[in-house]
Amino acid sequence: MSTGTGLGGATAQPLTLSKLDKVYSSRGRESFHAVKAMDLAVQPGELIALLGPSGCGKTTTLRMIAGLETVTGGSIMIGDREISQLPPGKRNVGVGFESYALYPPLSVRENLGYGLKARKDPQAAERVQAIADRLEMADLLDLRPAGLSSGQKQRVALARALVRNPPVLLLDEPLSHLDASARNRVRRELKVLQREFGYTTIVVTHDQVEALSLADRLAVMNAGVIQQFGTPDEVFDDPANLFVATFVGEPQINIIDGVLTGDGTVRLGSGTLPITITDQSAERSVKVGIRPADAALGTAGDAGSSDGLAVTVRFYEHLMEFGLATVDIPGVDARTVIQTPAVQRLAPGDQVTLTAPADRIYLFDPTSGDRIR
Ligand SMILES: Nc1ncnc2c1ncn2[C@@H]1O[C@H](COP(=O)(O)OP(=O)(O)OP(=O)(O)O)[C@@H](O)[C@H]1O
Repeated sequence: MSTGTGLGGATAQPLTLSKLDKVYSSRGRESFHAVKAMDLAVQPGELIALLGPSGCGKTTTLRMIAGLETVTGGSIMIGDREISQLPPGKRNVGVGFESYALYPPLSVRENLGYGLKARKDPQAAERVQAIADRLEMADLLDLRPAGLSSGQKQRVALARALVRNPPVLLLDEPLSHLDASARNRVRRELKVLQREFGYTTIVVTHDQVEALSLADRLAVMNAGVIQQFGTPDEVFDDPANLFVATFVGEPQINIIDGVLTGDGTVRLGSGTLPITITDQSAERSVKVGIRPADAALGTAGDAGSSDGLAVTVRFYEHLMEFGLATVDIPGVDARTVIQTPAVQRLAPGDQVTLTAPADRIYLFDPTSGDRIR
């Protein structure tokens, strides 16, 4: 790719994890199965966000790909090259990890150029300057690492990963120390650079907005296992199980104990809501998921209220662009949070009717957590 930016272009490569496994075993301590037979196929030039709770194995996965952690089993391929047994320097993987120390005696510019010098890259200086400009950190180039703030160090780590023009790029919480406005700008620039140069990328993040805005696809992980791998829309609109439904989405989805009636409705407390579902066998207990933004609260007597649940507002927060009403469904213990339009002001004690489109009511098996469709 000829770009005229002095950055050059990487050749996009697929990254394929097959049955990748990691068991940590340390003497005298119980072993820990951190990553369990993980399969993940990242397309050339695609950006994947790995999302999941603390301790689910995200960092371990990146460290195995980078060669900073041994692999217990399985394979890691870049294109048709198996890399899982190669030393880190031979893998051709760019790593933007916070813990990846900079050399203190060198300036930021020298740190960024270090790997390029070894490759005798004639455009090294130009590349360093171009990446620094793009990440809004040209003013840091002549400083030494010790004097940098954590947000500045993070940008340097990101720049260092990008400047080597790796076919595969691994980023662990790359923007977590930046303030909100810098984070938004650097996030956009990162996405632009990634698209432009076709780095096949995995980003680990806790931040859902970051994951949604950066990623072509999300891999949602729990306890060492990928629970769902799909586009942000697929994961949000069609969650595979209770874990994914609960983990993705802010404000969090409401999960309510209900009973599948077998006649096209689900019973919540003393009322019912219509659902679309093909599994219409006998009555059974289910977990019912309703996202706050999917439901509506109408005043009693509204058209269609016969399809709704009579509920009582317990608490109402007006958040300028929208409201959040916490309501009690009669016969249901858990409180339910519903997002309301800004113009709809509610107050504790209001009696309203909760409705939700039948195809936005998710049902889960209460034991396995699997989606019931
Ligand atoms: N060197 C190690 N020895 C033993 N257990 C480890 C080691 N490194 C990580 N673990 C354990 O493996 C599990 C996965 O850790 P990992 O850092 O991959 O999780 P994570 O999803 O990245 O979490 P976080 O978001 O908090 O960084 C954790 O339970 C952790 O305690």
